Amino acid sequence: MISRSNIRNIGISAHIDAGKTTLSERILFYTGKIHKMEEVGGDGDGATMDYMELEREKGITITSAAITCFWNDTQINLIDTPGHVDFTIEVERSLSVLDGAIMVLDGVAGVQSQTYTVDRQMKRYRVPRLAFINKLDRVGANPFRVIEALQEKLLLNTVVLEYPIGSEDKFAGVIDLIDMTANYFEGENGEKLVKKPIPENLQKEAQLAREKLLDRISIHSEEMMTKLLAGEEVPKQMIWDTIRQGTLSLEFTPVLMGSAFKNKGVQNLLDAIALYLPSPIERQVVTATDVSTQQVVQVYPDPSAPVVAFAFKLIDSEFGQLTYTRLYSGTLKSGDRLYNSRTKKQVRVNRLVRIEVDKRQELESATAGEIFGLIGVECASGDTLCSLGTNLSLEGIFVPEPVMTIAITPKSQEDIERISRALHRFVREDPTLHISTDPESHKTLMSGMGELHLEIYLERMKREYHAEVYVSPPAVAYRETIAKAATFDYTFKKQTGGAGQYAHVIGRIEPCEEPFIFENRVVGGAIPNQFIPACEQGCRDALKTGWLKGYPIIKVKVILEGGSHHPIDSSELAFRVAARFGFEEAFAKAQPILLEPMMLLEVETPSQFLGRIQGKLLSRRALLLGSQTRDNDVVIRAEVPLAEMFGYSTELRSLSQGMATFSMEFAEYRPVPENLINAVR
Ligand SMILES: Nc1nc2c(ncn2[C@@H]2O[C@H](COP(=O)(O)OP(=O)(O)OP(=O)(O)O)[C@@H](O)[C@H]2O)c(=O)[nH]1
Repeated sequence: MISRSNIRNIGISAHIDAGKTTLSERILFYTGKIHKMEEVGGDGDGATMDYMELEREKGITITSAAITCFWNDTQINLIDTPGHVDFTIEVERSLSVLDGAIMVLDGVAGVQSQTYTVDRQMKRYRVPRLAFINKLDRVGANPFRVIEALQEKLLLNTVVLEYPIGSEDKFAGVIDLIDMTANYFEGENGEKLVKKPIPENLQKEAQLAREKLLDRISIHSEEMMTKLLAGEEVPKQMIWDTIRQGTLSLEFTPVLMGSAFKNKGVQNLLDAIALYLPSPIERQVVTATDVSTQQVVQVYPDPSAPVVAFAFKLIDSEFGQLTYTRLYSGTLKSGDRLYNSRTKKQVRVNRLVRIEVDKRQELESATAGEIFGLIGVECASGDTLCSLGTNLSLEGIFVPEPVMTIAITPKSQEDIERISRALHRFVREDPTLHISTDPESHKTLMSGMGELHLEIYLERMKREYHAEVYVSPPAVAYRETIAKAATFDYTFKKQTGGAGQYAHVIGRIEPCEEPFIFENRVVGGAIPNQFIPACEQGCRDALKTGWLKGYPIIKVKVILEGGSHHPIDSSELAFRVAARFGFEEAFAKAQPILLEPMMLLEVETPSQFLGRIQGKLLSRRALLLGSQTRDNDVVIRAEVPLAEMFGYSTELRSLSQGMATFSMEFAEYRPVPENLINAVR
């Protein structure tokens, strides 16, 4: 039984391709959980963490999986987190359940766009972290430059624990600056960590690096400072403790280095995870809302308190839904009943499992701080499960609004049911995916965090549910209106055998700001009062289809001024028809114009991309409203036609190396420029 102070719930985050998957794989290998290593994108079965077929093919990690492994007497619950901008909800989710993290950096590229995003997220969730500078075997790798970037670009107080031995293809290992040994990684897969004396030619550098390290951390330990000033030896334990304290309080970011691919430096990172990252007990207190009283309560990792558990990830398994869960408080046993504060339903916990790479270990119970899987429990990700008699909801994770929408239609009758099953599942897994129905085209709309995000779901629909769909950009909701006032004078007359139909309406239409206004100015009973509502209805009928392209009409005021009726032949129906044709007659003369939805766009970007982004916005017919500096970023505000925004997330990503983000909301309707009207379908 592992003591809770020896549990580490950690995540690995990085820019795409920095080597998270390779590093996770090595961690699992050295902790003895798998016996063969697979390379990402290789000919084998693909890396173990990338368990979805799709991920293997694309070579990127889309979905995070929690895996438990053991390093000496430490239990590490490792969560592989995705790096792509489109999937940040996965990162957000993992960060909210983690106690510590490893930020992986490419030893050549250093701090990259996604590193900023990850950095912001870690700061937001106040996650203590280690930095691992990977790929030191690559041509051009330079850990010192990366450390500088961590300090200057991310403003991190780095505490460098190692010094590289050799570089690029001569990279041979690392010097441990705490025990002052040269560490080499021998054996077929680097599994044998061999400590040797520091090579002659590196002794001076290593000594300087150690002094720098002690100098940096001693600011936080008076005891160490005294020893250093007295020229005394600083004990290892004191160095570890000081680094640990500074890491937990987010003052330090310990830096380690190596090459996951060449099997170098990973064991030292495992040691550092155990030494410096927090256990669940040391995590800052979590807050939850009592749904009944709306009061905020604090949740402590106390095994004897009521259960508070957070479902942070669902996947389908052969035994039913597998829910990755973090227990924040209490002790959970199989057979327990819990309350889901969102659905307001009770659930029974039948099976608790610990997820390891090649097996699921059945658990009798779990204690506050643990991460495990629940099998067959009905819930959605983001749900809080708590003891009966309590009604808590853990602080919602930050869920960004979707920014891109596509319309889908089933290819065949059979696909309808499959699509519906697939969407039902996806929406429960991913709160950033929204499904709605276009009220005009009745097509199903899928909204998400970007084109790639939506593409992944289309792929999954095809592979996992065999559902085939046609995809089209959503019809932009155009509208029609008028530019000037015009009059109507319309008589509807029908004489067929029996009772005839007669209605005569006179009036005008004019532009207005409201969607629709109907004003009755008929005097003297020219049109009897009982027929006035029918006249209004007739105008509303006419609003449904415009004259130019058949889009709905808005911003028109109708003034009914007069007309005439027939004592026998006039009816509601006759006036309704007359008003409709009267409206259409006037509309044709009132210089109809086509309106398009304009969006208020906010782009947040590091300042170096400002010019490019603004330039491209102008080619999307944007009206730039201004820009403003926020921390190191610039926020551009602009008004853009929705019709021009298709593909924008992809464009913005490539313009800014993935560093810029945007949000967009509806502003108002504005006329479509004359020269573009013909292009509107
Ligand atoms: N030379 C070298 N290549 C590495 C190293 N670590 C990883 N790679 C390679 O870099 C590529 C990306 O590695 P991954 O482990 O898939 O990176 P990732 O960060 O998980 O990527 P995503 O999941 O797509 O974000 C692969 O081709 C790896 O073989 C390293 O230490 N040295």
